[in-house]
Amino acid sequence: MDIDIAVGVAFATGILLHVSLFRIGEWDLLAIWLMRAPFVLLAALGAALAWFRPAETVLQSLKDASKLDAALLGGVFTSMLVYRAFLHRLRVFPGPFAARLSNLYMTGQSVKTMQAYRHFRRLHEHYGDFVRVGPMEISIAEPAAFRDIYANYSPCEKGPLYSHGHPSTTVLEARSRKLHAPKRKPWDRAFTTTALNNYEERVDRHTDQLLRRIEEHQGSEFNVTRWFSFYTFDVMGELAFGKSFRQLEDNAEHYMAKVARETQRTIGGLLLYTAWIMNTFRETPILNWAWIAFQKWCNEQVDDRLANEPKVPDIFHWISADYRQTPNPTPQERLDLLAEIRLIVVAGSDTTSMTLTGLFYQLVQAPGVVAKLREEIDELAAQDEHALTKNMSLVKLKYLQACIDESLRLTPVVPSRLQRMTPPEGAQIGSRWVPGNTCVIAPSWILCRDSRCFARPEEFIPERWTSQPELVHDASVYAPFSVGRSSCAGKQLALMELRRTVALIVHRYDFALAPEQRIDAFERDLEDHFTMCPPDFNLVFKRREAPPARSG
Ligand code: HEM
Repeated sequence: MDIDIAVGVAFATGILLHVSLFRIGEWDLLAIWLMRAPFVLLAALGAALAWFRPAETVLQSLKDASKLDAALLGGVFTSMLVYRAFLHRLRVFPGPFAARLSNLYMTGQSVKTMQAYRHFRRLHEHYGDFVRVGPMEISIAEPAAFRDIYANYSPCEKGPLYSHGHPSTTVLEARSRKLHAPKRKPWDRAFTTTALNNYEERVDRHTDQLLRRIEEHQGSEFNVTRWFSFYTFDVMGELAFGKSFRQLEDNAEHYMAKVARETQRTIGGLLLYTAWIMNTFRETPILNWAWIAFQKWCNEQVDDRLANEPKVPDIFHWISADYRQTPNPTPQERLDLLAEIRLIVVAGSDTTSMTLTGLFYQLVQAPGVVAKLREEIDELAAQDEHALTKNMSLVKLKYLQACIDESLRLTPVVPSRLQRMTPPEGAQIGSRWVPGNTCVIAPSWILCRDSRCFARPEEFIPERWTSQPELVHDASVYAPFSVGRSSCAGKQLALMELRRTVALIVHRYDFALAPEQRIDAFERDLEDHFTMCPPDFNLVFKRREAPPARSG
């Protein structure tokens, strides 16, 4: 066959391959194979041409093979781009043209600023409540959509973003209800009231350490971002691996915290939009050396922890219960256990420290709120000197809870990327019908600052959750721990840490911005790494003149 005709046939075959195969279903997990395929094909075609055309030189055969290879790829990509741009079922949803073609559009935006949540807001201001932000993804800023996507009654399941941990799957990454339910059981056991009570002493020990650090730094700059992060990581180290990461003691970032921080940043920039990158990266020799070293370290920690069961159960105790009872665990079961242990630390640390930092950012600007909060806390402390370290007492502080809620409203820890996918038959989301197998997100950061849901939405007013309910028009969009079956498993532990830390600090110390700290730098530099990542934020603490109570 003439080579030009063969090139045409290869191009047409590419189109056919896209239309009949690649257009359907998910290919993220096969990305590494798809990337290798053109090279394998090139070698195979080159060999075949050389075999069937002995008169031609090997070089000529290779040249022709690369033309055919390129034509096939050209067919696939041309068909894909034309389809996505003009024929796709989501073509009725407005959005930037480049977003229709590839997820690389949002990846680019995200890498550029690390503040994808702000970009989503700009898109919504321009295009309206329903915006196509990727070839298969819609961002929805209509309040009624929030529960339709995330609540228990929603037919949506987690989207491809959650496959990034492949081949291991944690409870967070379990996409279908069937897979999620059994994985969630041990997590629920890990957070019953009894289990939680068992963690209280460990949380206390670290809260004491944090307060000692504040005491030592009195009158000088204290980077709350850093120290709150040390605090929450140390607590989770103790509850996951049976030993603290000792960051509060050593004033130095631990290996695990460093890896988590760097991984989250990479995830934040690149992987939130292109799920296949992480898997490809992990399966590529050399590029994956840091990941392999980290896996080895985790393996050693898990072995160590398995050999040393603490007297009082920790979170690991519950999460590893089935594994410990299995006589010969498979390599897959081991991988899954490692992933769950990492999840304990990652899900439990950055989230809580971000919330603490965000709350102090708000409080330092609101002396009236601090005075009112202090009144409530002092009153409790005056009744019972140990009350500020008892979760049972602290839960009764309504204004403290309102401050936490209001801060989480303004700075939700997961601002934009809770990705879900509509069922194959499609789903009614808010006011519109969304076609099947569409990824949908309803960014909390946007909805929680929407004037349709909250009056004076940009202001920090804890009273909206207590004495001024008229400032809340639609509370259904407020769910910082998410809702439904995949809502936060560790919410009560997070609240336990938050309540006691805030209560004790506010009770004992006055605080103000450090001289060099600009207040607007905080929000300006908040980055979206899936969870919000705060910039350094420096306060100066000073013992209160006459602390009226005796707690702690
Ligand atoms: C203020 C602190 C926290 C906030 C705001 C928060 C928020 C969230 C959110 C929004 C989700 C849903 C994620 C998704 O669907 O992709 C989630 C899930 C989860 N969180 Fe938290 N979280 C916090 C603290 C914690 C703590 C202390 C733990 C303890 C280890 C924890 C463990 C988990 C787990 C295991 C999941 C997955 C649950 C599932 O998929 O069934 N979180 N969290």
